[in-house]
This record gives sequence, C-alpha cells and structure tokens, in this order.
Amino acid sequence: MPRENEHHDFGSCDRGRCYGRHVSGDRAGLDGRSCVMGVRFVSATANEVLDSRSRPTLAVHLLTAEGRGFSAGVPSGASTGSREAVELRDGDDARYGGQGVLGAVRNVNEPIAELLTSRVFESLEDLDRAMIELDGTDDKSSLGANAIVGVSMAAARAFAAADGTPLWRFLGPADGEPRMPVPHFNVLNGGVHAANDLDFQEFMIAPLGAPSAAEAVRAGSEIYGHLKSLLRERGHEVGLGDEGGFAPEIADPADVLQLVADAIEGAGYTAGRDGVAIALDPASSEFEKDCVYRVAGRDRSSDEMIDYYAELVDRFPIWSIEDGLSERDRDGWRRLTERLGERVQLVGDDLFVTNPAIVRDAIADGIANAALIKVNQIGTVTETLETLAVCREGDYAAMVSHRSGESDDSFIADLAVASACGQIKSGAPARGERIAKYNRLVEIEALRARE
Ligand SMILES: C=C(OP(=O)(O)O)C(=O)O
Ligand SMILES: [Mg+2]
Repeated sequence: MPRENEHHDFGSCDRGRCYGRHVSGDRAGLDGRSCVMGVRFVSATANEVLDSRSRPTLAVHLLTAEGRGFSAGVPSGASTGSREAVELRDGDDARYGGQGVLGAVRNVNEPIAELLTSRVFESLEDLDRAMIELDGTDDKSSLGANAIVGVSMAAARAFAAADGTPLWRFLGPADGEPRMPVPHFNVLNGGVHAANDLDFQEFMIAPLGAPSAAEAVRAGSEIYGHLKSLLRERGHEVGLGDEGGFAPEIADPADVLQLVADAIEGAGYTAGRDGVAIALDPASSEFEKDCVYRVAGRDRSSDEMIDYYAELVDRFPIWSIEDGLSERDRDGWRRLTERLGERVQLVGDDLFVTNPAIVRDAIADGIANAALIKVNQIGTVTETLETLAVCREGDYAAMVSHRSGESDDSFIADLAVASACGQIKSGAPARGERIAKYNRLVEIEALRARE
C-alpha cells in the first residue's frame, strides 16, 4: 500500500525521556529523572456546554491533590458508525429537543467523581479500565462514552503533567518517537455535514510535500482562500458546512474534484503527491441501502462504485479514500481493497469505529489498509492508543481525526504527534474549533525545534 505520508516527518525529536501511558516507577530513570507513582484526584466535574454545531456537549474538569486543574472538551459526530460507543443524550424533548447531556454530566459529577477520588491511580490505563468496569457495558451506554471520554482526555493531561512530559510525547508508545502529521484540510463539505445536494461528505487537501507543519498550514490556508475566489468566479455560493469547508450546490463529485485541483494549482501548488494531494471521505454508509449507492441521482452497485473510484483516482490526484464503501458492505470492501489497495490509502471509519478488536479482524481479513482514529468512537484514550498499536503492528496506516461537532480542545493534535501516525484531519483551515488543532500542531513543531 502507498505510504507517502511516511516521507513527511516534519522533523523528529526524542530525548529519551520517561514518557508513555504509564506514570509509574517502571519507566523511571531513562534520563535519570524519576516518574511519579500515580495521580490522586480530589474532584471531577462536568458542565453542559455548546459544541461547534450549537448542540450540547460536555466540558470536563479534574483537580489533583497538588491543586492542578485539567480540562477536556468532548467531540460529537453526525455520520456515526453503528458500532460506536454510545453517546448519552437525555432524550427529554423539553431541553434541546432531547439532545441535552445532563445525564452524562451527572455521571461525571457523581459515580465517576466518586471512583476518581477513591484512590490513587497508577496510570491512565488503570483509570480508564476502572471507568470501563464501573460502566459495565460493552458500548459504554451506562455512563455514556461522552462522559467517560471527557474524563479520560482530561486525565491524560493530568498524568502527562505529573510525569513532567508534554502530552504530544506522553501519548506515544514507550519505544516510539513523535512525528509531525500531515494535516488533511476538509475544504469542501457535503453529505450530512452540509445542506447541499452533494453526496460525498469530505473533499480534503493534503500537503504531502510540505517541508513542515507550518508550511502545510500555510498551503491549506492559501488554497482555501483560492477556492473561495474560484467558487465566487464560477457563480457558486460560499456558505460553509459543519467542518468549515465550503458547501456549494454542486452534486457531481468529479466537478468538485476538478474545482479543488484547480484551486491547488491556482494557489501556486502542484496538485499531486509531491505537492498537495486530495483525500476523500465519501462517508458512503450515509448513501448506501442494501449495497446500492446513490450518488448524484444515480444508483451504483458496490462493484460499480469500485469502478467509479478507480476512474476518479485515474483522473485526479487522490491519495486517500475513507469509507468508500459502507460499513454494511464487507464483501465490497474486500474487493475494493484488492482493486485499489496498492494505489491509494483506504481508510475505515464507520467500518472500524476505532475499536481495536474490529481493526484486528479487518487486518486478518485484508480489509482496507488504514484506520481513522476518533477518541470518542471507542470512548477512552487507553483503547484509542491500543487501536493505534494494532495498526502499527499490522502495518496499517492510521489517521487521527476530529468530529464534525467539536470544541476548541486541541487534544487530537498532541495525539497525532505522539502516535507518529503521520496524518490528521480536523476540517477546514478556518473556524476556531478546527484551527485550534492546526495551530496546536504548529505550536508543537516550534516547541520541538527549541528542545
Ligand atoms: C469526521 C467525520 O464526521 P463525523 O464526526 O460526523 O462522524 C467523519 O465521518 O470522518
Ligand atoms: Mg469519516
């Protein structure tokens, strides 16, 4: 499978510090500094706040015995996989049309807070396993994945701080080396993320050839700006979708691809793997029924969709396709992987839901060649790191991802750097909740350069 992103380490640095998931004595002494023996939390609280779509989500706050506070904002998807960990919503029509999260907030403030303050936790894994046990279900539907993941993310920050290690290093494997990821900017939105008639959900630009994260962000911004001018010139609207990409009324994915390729070239970049390539997330589970896919008013079978992707890959500088086929079309996925797996990255999102066991099965089955990594799909940071490890061991690529509903939390930028997976997607290079992640990447790059 293609691994263009492997060439795009925007610089690496590892001073052999005591880092990783376990904040315990067994990692002590790599640089002559001992690690703390655990973290004692004195409080865990959550509030109901709004996400980028104006829907309720949770902000979580933890306080340690040393008086240090750690927070996290919980993301939320719209095109969700059926096997994702369950996001708890109140289901009470009087508030936010039943979409409130006061139940999940209560679960943080009461049972989870009681657990967290009951003892010292040796490691993030120790704490995450304890929450999973307290929840007691396979899909985290009792306490809510939204409650658990917020605590897990904030706790990861607490363990990293206790260890004196930046999050972008702490979340990496014990023997790993951080690496800057290539940002994938979603510049044109469709599907359930936009009010237009475009069936494909995401058209991303990936500056694979950029020499640094800062230069990649610059390319993303310049191309985004050029795309806006092109849309205006060609008589389209420039309203935005949920992830900050433009959402014009263009139904044919090939027309959009041409427009994006023109924007890349028009902004002065080379369209292709040496410069700025294109990545697609059709999110096809949303337009598939009984393995029939309806795109721009035309029905296609799985095999016809595979032919269609092959034709698009021939015509345009596409390097990655996510959820090209539906989560219900496993046989189709096998054929898609056989046909295109050597030419492009094939990413499973709805198909894998960041679940280590599901990804392990797919690797054994030869389905797809990469996994999308969304922390709230599985519900704890520990399990997310396990999925990343499964990908590494199985030689599958991985792309760390935001959700379409976001907060300004930049956790995933640190996760992408620490995991060394080489790829991140966080929407358009615009809007606060999206650029929080890209700006954090640039900040991490600068911090590493100063080390
Ligand atoms: C980011 C995505 O969208 P959502 O968060 O709606 O699942 C995606 O499908 O990759
Ligand atoms: Mg997706």
